[in-house]
Amino acid sequence: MDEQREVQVKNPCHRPVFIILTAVIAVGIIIVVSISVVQNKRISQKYKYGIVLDAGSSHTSVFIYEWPAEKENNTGMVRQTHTCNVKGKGISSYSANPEGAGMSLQECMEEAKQKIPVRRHLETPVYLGATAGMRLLKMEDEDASEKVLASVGRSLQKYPFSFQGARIILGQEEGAFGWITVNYLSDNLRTATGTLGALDLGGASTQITFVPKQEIESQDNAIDFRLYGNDYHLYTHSFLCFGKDQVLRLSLAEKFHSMIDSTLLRDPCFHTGYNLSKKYVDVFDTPCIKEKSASPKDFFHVGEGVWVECQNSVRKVFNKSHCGYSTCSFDGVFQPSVEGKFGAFSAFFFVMDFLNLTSGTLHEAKLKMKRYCATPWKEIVQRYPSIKEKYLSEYCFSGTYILTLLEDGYKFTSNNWKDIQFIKKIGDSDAGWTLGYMLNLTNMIPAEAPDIPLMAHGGYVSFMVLFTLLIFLLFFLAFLYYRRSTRTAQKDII
Ligand SMILES: Nc1ncnc2c1ncn2[C@@H]1O[C@H](COP(=O)(O)OP(=O)(O)O)[C@@H](O)[C@H]1O
Ligand SMILES: [Ca+2]
Repeated sequence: MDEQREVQVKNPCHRPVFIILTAVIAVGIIIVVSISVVQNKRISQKYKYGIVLDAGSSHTSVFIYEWPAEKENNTGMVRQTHTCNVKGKGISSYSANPEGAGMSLQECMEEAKQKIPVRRHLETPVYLGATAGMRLLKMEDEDASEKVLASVGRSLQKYPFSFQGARIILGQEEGAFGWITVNYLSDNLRTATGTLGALDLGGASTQITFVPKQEIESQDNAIDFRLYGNDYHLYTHSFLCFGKDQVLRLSLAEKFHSMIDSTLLRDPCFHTGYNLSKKYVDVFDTPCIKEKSASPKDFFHVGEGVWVECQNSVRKVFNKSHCGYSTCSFDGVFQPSVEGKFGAFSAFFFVMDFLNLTSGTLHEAKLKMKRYCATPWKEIVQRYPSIKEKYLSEYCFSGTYILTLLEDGYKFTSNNWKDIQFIKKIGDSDAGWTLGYMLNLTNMIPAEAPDIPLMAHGGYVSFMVLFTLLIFLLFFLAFLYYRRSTRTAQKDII
């Protein structure tokens, strides 16, 4: 009897140390499981969607964006999942047939219906923003521009999405939202580690936006944002008529003035051997050209391929005669000195990428341009059989315009040339104003920094690993202790 009692007393399970150890292990397991459940609850991904139509002067693109429903206010969460290029020209070309503008969007909108899950259709916002092509049409014929906007609005309302409006966006919005897009995608806004300036070149306008060191002397060029708890004081300007298609017309019109034979336009910005009959109206039919020259209906556009002369002719487009501020870019527009790195997108990228000028020095770019412009048209066509002839014929002019705009217009130099990065996309998403526009209208970038989560992901993982190791260690110690106690008990019995 006495022996039995002694065994019972020595049973290690009844020792306080063992009980405490078991309790600690149990609490540990409960904590690990609870944290795992709480931490991973948010991971069940439900996506939300948004559609933005970029109605540019040359064409319309439809962008679909998606983001995890529960992480709306975390930066870097929205990404572009699909793009559709609307067939045909931009909506401003439908001034004589406004209904056609709405109809042109149908194919891409049907595609959007397929790409977005049906259960999300009703809550998916759709925005259409029209840029410089429609700004010009409004200047020329306000009634026609309203009819075109009404037509695209009616067409977009027919889809099961949540239509939020079709409007002509301001040049300042185009510049500022392009800046937001590139900085959102580069994760510069949340981290506040410096920003990227934005350079956008379209067919009818061009935008420059950056955070300057100097004071902004004209209020029209200043925009303030408070994003994730940081204040940004931006300089932005949109030059209407300085997109590459309009500048080509301005430059051709300028050449008309000095022509001896009014049916023959000799052009140093086009390749030798290029000779095409063009219509006078195709040059002059734009509100960007005030002085309409009395020329015949048609003319021959004949290439000469001389880069230096081409650049001289392009320089004539920039009016530097007046400046009411301490410094100007051109056309009397205030501009502080360019500052920091820049992302140059849209036609800046298309043209510079084609010409292989996205890297290298400014000097090298000029040498390459000289060589490229001097290449005969026949050779160019043979070298690039898959590229549309209209684009192909204009790269010498467009490349020259880009170099001149950046150097003579915005005052980039050979020293800071390397600060310009020619980009098309950042990650999956195109650089352009559309993403910034949607982020702004859906309030997806909060003014103040969102609450910091209980634990950063890295910290959470380290915590879980360490805690699990600790539990294993405790188990192991408990096991050793149990074994030792049992042996002692057995010895005592013997
Ligand atoms: N692959 C390409 N090569 C050269 N230019 C291009 C290419 N794709 C598009 N573009 C040009 O990019 C410009 C885009 O301008 P767009 O956005 O339509 O006008 P805007 O922004 O002035 O309203 C147009 O001049 C168009 O011709
Ligand atoms: Ca554009």
